[in-house]
Amino acid sequence: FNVDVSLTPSHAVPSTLFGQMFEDINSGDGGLYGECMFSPIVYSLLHLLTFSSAAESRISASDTEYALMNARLIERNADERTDTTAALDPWAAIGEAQLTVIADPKPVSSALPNSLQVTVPAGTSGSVGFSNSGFWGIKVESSWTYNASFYFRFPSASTFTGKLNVALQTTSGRVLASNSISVRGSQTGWTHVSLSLRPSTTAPNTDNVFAVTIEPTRGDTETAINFAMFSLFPPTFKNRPNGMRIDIAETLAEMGPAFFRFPGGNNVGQTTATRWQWNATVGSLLDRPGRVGDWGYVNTDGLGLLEYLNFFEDVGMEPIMAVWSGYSLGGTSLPENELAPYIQQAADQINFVIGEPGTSPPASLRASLGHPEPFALRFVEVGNEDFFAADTYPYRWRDFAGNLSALFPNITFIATTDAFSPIISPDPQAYDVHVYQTPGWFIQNAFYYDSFERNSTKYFEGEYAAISTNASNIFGTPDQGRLLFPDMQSASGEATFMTGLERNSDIVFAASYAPLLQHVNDSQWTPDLVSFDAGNVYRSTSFFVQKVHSSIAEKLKSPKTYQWLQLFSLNKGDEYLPTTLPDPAGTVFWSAVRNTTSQEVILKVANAGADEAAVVFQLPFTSVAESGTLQQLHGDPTASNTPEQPNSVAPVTSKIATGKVLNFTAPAFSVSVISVQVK
Ligand SMILES: [NH3+][C@H]1C[C@H](O)[C@@H](O)[C@@H]1CO
Repeated sequence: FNVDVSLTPSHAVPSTLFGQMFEDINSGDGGLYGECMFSPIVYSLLHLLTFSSAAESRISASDTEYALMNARLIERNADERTDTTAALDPWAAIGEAQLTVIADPKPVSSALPNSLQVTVPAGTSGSVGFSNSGFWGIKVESSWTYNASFYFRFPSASTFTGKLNVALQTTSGRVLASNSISVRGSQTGWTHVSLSLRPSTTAPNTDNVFAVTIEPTRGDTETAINFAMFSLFPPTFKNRPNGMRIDIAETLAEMGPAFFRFPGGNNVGQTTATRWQWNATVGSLLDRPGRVGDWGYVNTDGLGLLEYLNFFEDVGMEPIMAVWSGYSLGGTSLPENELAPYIQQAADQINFVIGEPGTSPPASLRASLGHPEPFALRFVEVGNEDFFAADTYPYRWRDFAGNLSALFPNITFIATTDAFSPIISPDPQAYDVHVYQTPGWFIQNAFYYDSFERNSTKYFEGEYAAISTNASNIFGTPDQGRLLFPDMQSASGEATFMTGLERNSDIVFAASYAPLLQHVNDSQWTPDLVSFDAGNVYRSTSFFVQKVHSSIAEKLKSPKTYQWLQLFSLNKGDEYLPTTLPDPAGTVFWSAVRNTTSQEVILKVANAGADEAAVVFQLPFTSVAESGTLQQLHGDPTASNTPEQPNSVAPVTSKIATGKVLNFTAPAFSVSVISVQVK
């Protein structure tokens, strides 16, 4: 292929072009969120969770009520409390202890009505207590200090005295770290315990548990103790309290995302009652009731709106924040005359992020939680995939976007129906387009946006991934062609599509692969950009393709990661340079951008075909350096990074001869990024 690269840029490449899409889809609790313990102790009541109408009317609560609102948000019909054994899942008895989850008559908070009741019969001998297995294991590092926290109370006064021994130990019982606290049967009110655990050694694997044993001072062992609000935190990313798991957060940051779409995706809300509600996710963990997320398990909402926003600041990316839009994936939409409280709640959600303290209760609440200055927010998405409810979106969009854009004129509101179908008003500034397809589809659609009309409308390719090799059953099972992990065929297919996103970045302002993360022990959607288990993070082929497209260097300071980024730094460029167009029917695609800061031209070549391809770039710049940097990812089409083979494909950096005529051979199934200094 002979490729002329123009000296004259066609348009600026938006700084937001490549980012991440996140929702809790086996990726929040037990994943990005640093909490090590799986303790959905409110579990089974959540199914009966109903937000009482009184709570809804409090949505526009006064300033002072905000901090308490979460605690009062949920009113449960007491007699609907049913069997709570499901909440026992991650807990196991030690010795003759008996464990039950009860609806505590004196709950630790109104948001967390259940307690783990541990009963020790008289005359027991040996160790008694309980343990928690974490999220399919717990990583125990000797260099880490863990903070273990919980509340306890004796349900009835007694003369019992003793100790609670708190430990991290292997599943075979070897104690790795321990601490203790004295307790007395007279403590019938809730007592908060916070203990440090410093492992004496690093465990050989993640088959470890958090354990609490009850040790009476005298022989008299009979007792019952209620426990609530367990938490076990290792060190977190940037040492944020209640923060993110370091290795996962660093991996996401390493990719250099410019934005982070959250809280979903489907997890924005399956039903009105269980939708994501920002105000139930802020403030003390005691006041966060949690909810049944849209992927069938409890979200504790320990990862809440403020934790997200702090994470964005720590990584240097901006939010694309969704507000619930009155539609439930269950298929029902609220009628127009019932939207007002939810539009108010959306306005409050936005004010929590950008409001000036004192001008609105949510903004004052943010200030009281330690962040008086507004966060950055330019993009708000109204709902998620509302093409499933296109018939009601016209009024829902009109009322949400109409009212919210009047309140927040500097925010770009993103619609989630198909572009211009139906026609909705106010005319959306942007649409969110999703596509899950085969690698072949992405290769054949590298020119997808070239034919879009250039008007004021922008596009957010909010979710895309090559997920199956079976065009007639994209969302099938692995034996029907579904990918468990990205491979080189899927990643190079995505890369061809991404050359089109760059070429059309005059109208495509943002794009993100989805889903971002999965816990390999509890996955519901594959493939994912990054996988992890309790001890490791696995970077996929598609992760490396996303990473070479982002410009990140200045955002990350940690030397280890930075060393990576020097090779990939500033790959996004900031001007698009038109080139001889690739053959839309071919399998080799390229794009050219120029970074006016570093005076580099960055050429990306995606070869999604089985044959290597010779590409000659004509770079008619005044002067072109004689050598440049080549970042290349290539392998067999089915080469893939998996937990079993985590590093089977990784980018290789090398020097490459460059000049005004740049000869390059793109291997089969490869993605290459060439950076060269020009004048
Ligand atoms: N069905 C996909 C579309 C939806 O928005 C996400 O929650 C799902 C996984 O990325």
